[in-house]
Amino acid sequence: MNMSMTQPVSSPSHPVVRSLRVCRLGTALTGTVAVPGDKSISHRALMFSALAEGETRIVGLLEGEDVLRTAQAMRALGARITRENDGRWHVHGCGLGALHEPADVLDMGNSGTAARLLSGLLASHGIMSVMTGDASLRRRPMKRVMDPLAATGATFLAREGGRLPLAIKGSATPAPLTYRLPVASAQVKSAVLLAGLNAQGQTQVEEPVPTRDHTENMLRHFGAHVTVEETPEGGRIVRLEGKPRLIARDVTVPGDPSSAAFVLVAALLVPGSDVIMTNVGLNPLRTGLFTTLREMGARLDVTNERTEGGEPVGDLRVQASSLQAVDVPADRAASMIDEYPILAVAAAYATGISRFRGVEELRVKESDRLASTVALLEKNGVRTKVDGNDLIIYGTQGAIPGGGVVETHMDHRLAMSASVLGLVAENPVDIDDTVFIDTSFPGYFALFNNLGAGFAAA
Ligand SMILES: O=C(O)C1=C[C@@H](OP(=O)(O)O)[C@@H](O)[C@H](O)C1
Ligand SMILES: C=C(OP(=O)(O)O)C(=O)O
Repeated sequence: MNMSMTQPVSSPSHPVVRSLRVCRLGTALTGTVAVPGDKSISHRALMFSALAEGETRIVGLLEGEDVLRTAQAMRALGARITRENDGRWHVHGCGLGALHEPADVLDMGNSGTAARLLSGLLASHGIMSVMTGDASLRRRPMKRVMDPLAATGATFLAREGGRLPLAIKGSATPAPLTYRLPVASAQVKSAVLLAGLNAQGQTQVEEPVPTRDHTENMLRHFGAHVTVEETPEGGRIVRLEGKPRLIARDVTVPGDPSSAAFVLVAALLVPGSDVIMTNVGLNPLRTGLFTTLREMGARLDVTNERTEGGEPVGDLRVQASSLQAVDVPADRAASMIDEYPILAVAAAYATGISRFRGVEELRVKESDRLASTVALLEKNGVRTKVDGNDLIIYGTQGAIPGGGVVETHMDHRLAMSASVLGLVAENPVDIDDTVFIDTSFPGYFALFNNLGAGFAAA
């Protein structure tokens, strides 16, 4: 048993807190596991099937809190959504343009993806809605979607600085948008494209740096006409023809590479480990971490590569490796944006000084992940420096002191990163709250226990 838990205690921002102490693991992680379904793809599967005509069956949907919020919201907007005992989800869509006005406030919990993508749909339907979220989501910027979406003819009313709660009076006759993304964000791109579904004519989004393209892939799967042009500068222009006939199509959700990242780094760092993860999504716009870890010297092999539901998937084998420092270029950030906290743990354990360039987007995630990742490492005896928008980490050559109390700030990725750090640190690591792991990785501790981590709670 390498961990102890306190009793749940109440807090003003969320009712249950689960703190945790993690001690160094003396044995290897071994075995074969399947990580839960991809969060990005799961949100989209529910939203797009809710707009389609007919019944969609979804296999492998992530049943994490964030995605369950999307399911709840799409029900409130008129879709019929059920879950079978075998884990399959069925969605009877209402048809494009036919979303119902929700009778109550839509609570998107902890999920930026749910809130931002839904804004695009709500802006382009002639209904009135109000959206809110938990204390973390209510701190996150919504102006990045409100600004482009206002040009559809929709009206937004938000708190100071464009924060939730947000009231949206959608446009019954939305204008199609042409927009160049000022930040590399798949959520903003998707919000604009989703607004374009119910607009007459062509919607166009230009992204200077390619971001995850699950929206484009899945809209095509449901019958929309979407084209992608690569620009000479390395960006992309995505064009969508408005008012497509969206027809229900079954969806298979691959394992989430962003969840696999935690198992992957743990297996690289814990001596003697040898782990296989089956059915992991390998979309090239999501695999920047794999590239980076290989540059550090990771033994990471992909087998059984295939395409499922329009997305590349494969099995990953990872073996404990001795890692060297890495210099991660800024133009790789979009393809591994959620993986920086766990990469920071790998860099802290590695030999040499690592630099993650251009990671300013980390400041607007569930927590300010630049600040919270720095605090995670510093409190556990690892030196760091923030240089403009770059994060520098001084590797400890396998000797992370540990002994710190980590504040996770309602951020699942911080909690999971801290737990992996605790498995390899010299002294026990205390984590203030692990509850938010359920937003993206239900069954996290049980899955690790199957590999031999010995966590006491799940
Ligand atoms: O489109 C998506 O599903 C996501 C896009 C990313 O956010 P940004 O678009 O804000 O970079 C990522 O951080 C998030 O976890 C999921
Ligand atoms: C940033 C994340 O998600 P979201 O923006 O959907 O809250 C994440 O899962 O790391």
